[in-house]
Amino acid sequence: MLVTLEGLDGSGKTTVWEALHDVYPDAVFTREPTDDSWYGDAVNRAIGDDDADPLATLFLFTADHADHLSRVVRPALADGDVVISDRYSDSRYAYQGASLRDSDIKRPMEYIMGIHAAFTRTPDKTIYLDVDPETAAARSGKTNKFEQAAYLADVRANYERLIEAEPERFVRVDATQPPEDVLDEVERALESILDDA
Ligand SMILES: Nc1ncnc2c1ncn2[C@@H]1O[C@H](COP(=O)(O)OP(=O)(O)OP(=O)(O)O)[C@@H](O)[C@H]1O
Ligand SMILES: Cc1cn([C@H]2C[C@H](O)[C@@H](COP(=O)(O)O)O2)c(=O)[nH]c1=O
Repeated sequence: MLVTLEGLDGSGKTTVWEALHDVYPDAVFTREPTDDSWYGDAVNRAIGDDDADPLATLFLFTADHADHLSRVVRPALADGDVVISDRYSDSRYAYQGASLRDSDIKRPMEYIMGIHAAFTRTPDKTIYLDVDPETAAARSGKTNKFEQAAYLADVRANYERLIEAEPERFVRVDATQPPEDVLDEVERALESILDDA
């Protein structure tokens, strides 16, 4: 079972993901961008470079995803583990879909989904921590080019399109609630996801 946490920067994914370690000690906790590979290092260089080419950045994130899948996600799923990933392919569809909005690529989100279709493993469930772009930017501290409210508004619109296309995969959680309430709601959602599995 592959469960992913998605949402804007500052929506509280990492806070929730860390708290879940105690609740599900046997699960495999992982994240994108990865923090234990040179692919992840390359992605982090692109995130920190305001002049990085958006298309090149897409392919760096996608390379990191390919490595993450073959090295971590697929082996864990083959062992029957529950995998909980802080960000995954939907982040690419939503963020790089927004970054490439004014590029030569006509329908960037569909293009990115097309690239992934041949090799990715779609999550079984995705918990979407929903927060408005202004709160997201303020919480994240606006430390990189992705953490700006106007950009995050486009990213949020892309997440909404993804949810509309696959409503059965997504569980929306109001992430403007206090952290303990967000965590309670995520825990209840996960319990029901795992019970139904
Ligand atoms: N529900 C909440 N209410 C208020 N503040 C929160 C809430 N959840 C997290 N925060 C705070 O917001 C900041 C960002 O949280 P966190 O790192 O968990 O978000 P994130 O979604 O993982 O962000 P990013 O994608 O940028 O890594 C932290 O300072 C955290 O303490
Ligand atoms: C996986 C992924 C991430 N991003 C962006 C989102 C954030 O601004 C940064 C780093 O993520 P973190 O959760 O704050 O560590 O990268 C992206 O644009 N595309 C992706 O596929």
